Amino acid sequence: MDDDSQRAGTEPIVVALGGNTLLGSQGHWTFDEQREAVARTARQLADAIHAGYDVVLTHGNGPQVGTLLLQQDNVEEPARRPLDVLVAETQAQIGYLVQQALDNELPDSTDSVTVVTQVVVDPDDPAFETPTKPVGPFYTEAQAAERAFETRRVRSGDRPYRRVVPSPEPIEVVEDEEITSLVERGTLVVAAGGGGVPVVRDGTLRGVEAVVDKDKTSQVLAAELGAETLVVLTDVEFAYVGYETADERPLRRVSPAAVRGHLEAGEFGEGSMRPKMEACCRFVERGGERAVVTTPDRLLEALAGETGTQVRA
Ligand SMILES: NC(=O)OP(=O)(O)O
Repeated sequence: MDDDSQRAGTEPIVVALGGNTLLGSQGHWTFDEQREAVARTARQLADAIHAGYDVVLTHGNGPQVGTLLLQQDNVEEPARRPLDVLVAETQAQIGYLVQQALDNELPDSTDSVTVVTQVVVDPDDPAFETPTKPVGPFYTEAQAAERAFETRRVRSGDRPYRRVVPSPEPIEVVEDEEITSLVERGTLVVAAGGGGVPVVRDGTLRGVEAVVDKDKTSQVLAAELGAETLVVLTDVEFAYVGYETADERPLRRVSPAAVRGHLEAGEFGEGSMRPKMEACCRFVERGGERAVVTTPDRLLEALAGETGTQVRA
């Protein structure tokens, strides 16, 4: 696509970047390792962009915002920064790395742009009473017991605990029209990072302390942009039922109704595949053409319908 007139009216695809695309499969968090992981992801995304897809990127921030929150624990007023501000900081931090990697990978394209994105939530969402969103490092049981903040067991293994914070449902992306304008101009947009900065509308916009699930916000954004496809990139090529059991089976083409059945049966890991499948299901139930779960290196094949879990009506 060469000019704006050709782009106008095209339907973007929204691609949600999971933690492995930003930190590497081992979850290493040094900045050199993050730059390396993001550069690899940018190379994989470039193939889809060269193939003509208008891509809007979203991303998670659980490790990064959890680290910032830890740093804040010893900060007293008036210097303490609230969690919504920390989410905004991670949008800049991760958006910067992704933008730079994309600009280096696609030197002949329009520069990419990160949009600080607010997402409206309900101030009465019960999620504010029951923190569920895991952020930051993992802890042993003994370490978790010593923490002054709430933790929850989120996986098996030696370090199964993580800090949890409230995670209300996303209702609406505030900057959706601005993102649409940028996409129509042919700009590669990074938006709704970390699930968006949670805000409530009570006459004005006001930030609230929470971390919204990035897969859920990606679904809301994809619907608002009229995206044809929502892609969730993670570290497995497919979503599985019976994951890591003798009956493990990859889901290839699956209807939202079948996904609902699997969700009700307790399939898909809480805090990992479950929110991804929820988001995919909702996207198609609410009129989206298809939602896909796969790995970054299989993105192009998945867009061609050849691999990945393809949720379609
Ligand atoms: N905000 C969010 O969902 O981040 P992660 O995907 O990193 O948990």
